[in-house]
Formats: sequence, C-alpha cells, structure tokens
Amino acid sequence: MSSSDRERERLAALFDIAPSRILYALSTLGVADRVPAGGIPLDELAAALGADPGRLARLVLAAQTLDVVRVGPDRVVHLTEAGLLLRSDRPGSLRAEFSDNSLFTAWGPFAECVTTGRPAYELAHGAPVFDRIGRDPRELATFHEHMRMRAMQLYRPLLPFLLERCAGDVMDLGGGTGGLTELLLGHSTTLKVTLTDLPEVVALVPGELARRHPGRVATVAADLREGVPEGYGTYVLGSVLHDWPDEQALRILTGCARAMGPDSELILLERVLDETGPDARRMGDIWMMAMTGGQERTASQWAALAAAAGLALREVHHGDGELSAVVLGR
Ligand SMILES: C[S@@+](CC[C@H](N)C(=O)[O-])C[C@H]1O[C@@H](n2cnc3c(N)ncnc32)[C@H](O)[C@@H]1O
Repeated sequence: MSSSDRERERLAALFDIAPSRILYALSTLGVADRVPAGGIPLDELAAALGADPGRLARLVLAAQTLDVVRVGPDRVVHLTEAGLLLRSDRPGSLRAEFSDNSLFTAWGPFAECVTTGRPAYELAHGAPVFDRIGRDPRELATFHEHMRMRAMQLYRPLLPFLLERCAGDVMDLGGGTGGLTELLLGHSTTLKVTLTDLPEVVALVPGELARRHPGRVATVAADLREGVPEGYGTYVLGSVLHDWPDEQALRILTGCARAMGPDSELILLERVLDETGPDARRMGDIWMMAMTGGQERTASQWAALAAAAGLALREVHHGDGELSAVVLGR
C-alpha cells in the first residue's frame, strides 16, 4: 500500500461517526444497565428495553467491534470492562456523557460557525447552550450528570495540588451540581466549600452532599456575569472560563478580582494549550468554539486575560492529566 493510500484510509476512517452514535444509542436506551453479571439473551434484552429485537441485535452485534459487549454463540450478551463504564451505577460512568445528545446534534452547522462566529450549538438549536438546557429539566439533569462524572475524573489528578493550595473558605464558582466540591470535601476534613451556579442548577445539587459533610458545604444561586461573592480565601473556576469568549471571560474575571481580598487566590482548572505545536487538547478548543463560542487558552493567553482583569498569573501547575491549575492573585 502506498503512503498516499494509507493517508486516504486514515482520513476516510475519520468520516465514520457510527461508533460514537452506537455508544449514544446504547447509553440512551440504558442497555448496559440491563445486562446482569451473568449476561442476558439478546431477545430478553430487547424485551426488557421494549426495543425491536432484530434492530437491537444488529446494534449489539456491531457494538462488539467497539469492545463494549461480547455476544456468545448462544446469543447471550455480556459487558466487557469498557462496557461496564456505560452502566449508570459505575464510578466514572460515561453513560451520561454519551447520552448528552444535543451536544452531538449541534455539530451540523459547524462550518458555518467558523465563518459566522456563532456557536454551532446556537445555529443548530436556536439558543445558547446554557439557556436551552436550563429550560429542559431532562437535558439539564443529563448535562450536569455528565459534568459531575467528568469533574470526578478530570480534576482528580489535580487534587493533591488543590488540597495544598486551597486556603481559607473555598468558593466553587459555576460549580454545577458539585463534582469538584464533592471531590474537595471528600478528601479533606477541614475545608469548607460554597458552590454557586445558576438557580436551576443549584437546585439539582444532591442533598446528600450536605448530609455527608454537615456544616462544610453551602450553595448560592448567582449569575457569575453579575458579580462574585466576597470574602473567600480561594476561588475556583473549574472549566467555566473556557465556555466564554474573551469579552465575557474578562467580565467574570473582573468580578472575581473585585471580590478577592489581597491574599485570596483564584484557581482556574482548564486545558492549557501548547502555544503553537500539535496538541490533542486543541480538540477541546474546537468543542468550545462549536458549543459555547468559548475557547481553550495557552498560558500566555491566560496571563493576558488575567492582566486585563487586574490579576497576575502566579503559577501554572500541570498535573499528569488533561487539565492544569492556573493560579491567579492580585
Ligand atoms: C462546563 S460546566 C462546568 C461545571 C463545573 N465547574 C465542573 O467543572 O464540572 C459550566 C458551568 O457554568 C455554569 N454557568 C453557565 N453560565 C453561568 C452564569 N451566567 N452564572 C453562573 N454559572 C454559570 C453552568 O451552569 C455550568 O455548571
């Protein structure tokens, strides 16, 4: 095979969205949740899901190529180790992420997003992502379950640094339904964390969090663009500023700078991109362009944005994961 043929094959394989759509269908239908440890016959699985047996069998047989299920000669379906991650009850479950369908269907007008500067999500769905999901309780719950699971995975490598760096009471800004808050509280016996987010999101923070950590957690409904509560030692913005273009991100950072005391620090948990070289995290940047109109940033872009808000970049801590901690102070 010539190198040009190999390149043709490599690019052609990128055309195929079927694998992610298969995982979406398995997750949305709750297939993995119906497969017990000893497996289940295909027909019984279809009946349990209320699905057409022929089509469900084709879906499951194709899913074997993704190594999430195995079907024996007896037509009994078993989950592989990867397939277990599609179960709702699994730590680090990816079920909510693959069920988050409006994020996939938003990609249709992506090329137009590049030319017009309007997020593909808005072009596809007619409203900005947080406005639209805020109006649909099911989408809101799925999105935030996805975020909570993501937080548990992506912030874990930064946890030792965070626990050492957090001083005084902590404010988890745009904290969603508490993935990061839970991680911090679960690994410290002294930290107190207040989580803010939009009212409809704060309403979804599980009551269990406060029961597990009595007196150490509070929630406040607030719009970050309108200002930030004062009086905290450490402010954390986990995967929030990448949702916004520079102008809005600066507005949020300026609100933080106003709220911070002379010794307060603001820690951003974000992908810090390589300045120019190939960097797989650039895919995250494209997701932001498409979904929210935001962007991932390099260290020099973070420093410039911080300076514009009257803050200095004190440190960038790269853990061994995808995200870094960017520490800002006054
Ligand atoms: C990408 S999610 C990150 C959630 C959480 N920090 C985490 O890392 O899992 C962005 C969060 O910003 C919140 N958000 C969006 N617009 C906001 C606003 N105007 N004021 C406060 N929070 C907002 C969303 O509700 C969402 O929880």
